[in-house]
Amino acid sequence: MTGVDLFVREVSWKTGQGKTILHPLSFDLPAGEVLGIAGANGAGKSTLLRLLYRFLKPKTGEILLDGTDLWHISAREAAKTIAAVLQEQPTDFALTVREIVTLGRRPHATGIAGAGKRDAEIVDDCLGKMDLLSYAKRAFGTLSGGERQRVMVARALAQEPRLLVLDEPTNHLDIRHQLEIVELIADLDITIVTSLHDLNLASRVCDKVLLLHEGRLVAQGMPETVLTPGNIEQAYSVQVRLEQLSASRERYLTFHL
Ligand SMILES: Nc1ncnc2c1ncn2[C@@H]1O[C@H](COP(=O)(O)OP(=O)(O)OP(=O)(O)O)[C@@H](O)[C@H]1O
Repeated sequence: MTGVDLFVREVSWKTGQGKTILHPLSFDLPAGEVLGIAGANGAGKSTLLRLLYRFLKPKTGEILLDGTDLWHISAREAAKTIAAVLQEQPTDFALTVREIVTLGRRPHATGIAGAGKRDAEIVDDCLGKMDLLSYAKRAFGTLSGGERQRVMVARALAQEPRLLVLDEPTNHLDIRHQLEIVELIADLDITIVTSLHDLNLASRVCDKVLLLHEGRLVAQGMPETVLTPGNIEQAYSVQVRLEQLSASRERYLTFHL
């Protein structure tokens, strides 16, 4: 499975009352790259993600996947191409973990005999990737917040998307599972757009970062050119110090009021 080329041109969004939440912005993301969306609470990150997984329709502009407008493909084709892991989690508390992950296969249902075996293999593979094989028979409602988050990522992977949209995927996760998900994101060769609050993590995992402030683009490009003290101070109203870890020589940002 390969990623899609994503082109976003002059896309904006307003509420029904006419309040602009996202001012026109443009960016490109070549197939297989990871884009991080950063910005303070209320900056417009989730709104931009909702436009990308076709939950909201842009008021202006267009979103092209491999050159085709996202709104010119069928809902089924969109569901095969794009998977999203959101902050809101399903309320199917009685379903087992395996049943929830199997829901990810729904857009691919063909009715062809034998398809079930391949679906089961994909589901097993995704459960394994997210460290969930021993949870397969547990009811979703009995899981912790972090375990539920991993189930939602496994379901999205089972969809075999070419564009994966993640809203704060490391929320609820302990350090080990945060690192695992970051490594998984870096390893997948599909196109990924993710919002991330942890800017040091964003620097490590993203090919590009887009920084938003009050619904406007502050900067976009490689993490080291976007996540500068000046840009972060503008977007988050905090003092920023850029340091270098002596062992790895990695950039490390610290924040102060
Ligand atoms: N349908 C809507 N009606 C009114 N206001 C909205 C609507 N959707 C979003 N907003 C507002 O737009 C702003 C951006 O919201 P959004 O959820 O995109 O922010 P965010 O950057 O994801 O924030 P957070 O980091 O807190 O999740 C917020 O002030 C939010 O209240």
